[in-house]
Amino acid sequence: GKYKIVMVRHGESEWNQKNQFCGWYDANLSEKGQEEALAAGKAVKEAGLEFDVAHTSVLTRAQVTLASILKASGHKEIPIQKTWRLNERHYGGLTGLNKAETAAKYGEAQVQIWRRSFDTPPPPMEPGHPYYENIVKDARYADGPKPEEFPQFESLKLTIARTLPYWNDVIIPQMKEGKRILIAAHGNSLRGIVKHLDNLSEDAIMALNLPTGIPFVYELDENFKPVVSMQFLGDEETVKK
Ligand SMILES: O=C1c2ccccc2C(=O)c2c1cc(NS(=O)(=O)c1ccccc1O)c(O)c2O
Repeated sequence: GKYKIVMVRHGESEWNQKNQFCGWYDANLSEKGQEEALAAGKAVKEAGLEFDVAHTSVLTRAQVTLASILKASGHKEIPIQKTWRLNERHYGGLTGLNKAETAAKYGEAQVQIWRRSFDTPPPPMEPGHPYYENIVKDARYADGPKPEEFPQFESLKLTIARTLPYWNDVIIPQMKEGKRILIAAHGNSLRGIVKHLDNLSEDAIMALNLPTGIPFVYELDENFKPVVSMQFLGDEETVKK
């Protein structure tokens, strides 16, 4: 296709490992997550992929995954654009809770409703929440969102709605300029881009769990419609191209 773009979900974080909702909390990569990032870099190098610019979230786990890939694939100094719009979904008041605590606090039935719904948000993260100050006061949000728009929770629908403007207003124009792009982001922000590109239903995108640390390629035609969708590196056909 006319355009090729590579995307990758960051490696496992220390909170994923403990089955805790992470969202906008800035957890680090676990040991396994760091290994996944290295493997992703090797796969990019073996596939001979080169980039002119990279995009990532304002969260360390995505930024470290990106840095690891760029280093392993021999990219010296390419511009890295960081944006809150590529952040993970904000899990509101559930941030920091693990599976047992969530079920204990809200009941299994509510958990199943949340798991299955596209636009039912979790409870808000309110002042007094253990991570409220840590997240809301963080200087990394100086460039947005505006204080009056700062989310206290996000449904998957809301997450996708704030990611897509970045795709349309920043990524697409750079592809039109011929820029070769790598995006290192999170499960739910990448779901927004994939849902948009492949015109997936709400149920289909909720059923899609992108694997951590395995880069995938989209090839798009002149109208940015996929001619190759979600080709994971390591598949022989990708390596052959
Ligand atoms: O409770 C939620 C949930 C609540 C609010 C918004 C979104 C979700 C959500 O997307 C979700 C949930 C639980 C589980 N599985 S779980 O119940 O085993 C679980 C609960 C808590 C922490 C981690 C776990 O693995 C999932 O796989 C999900 O995708």
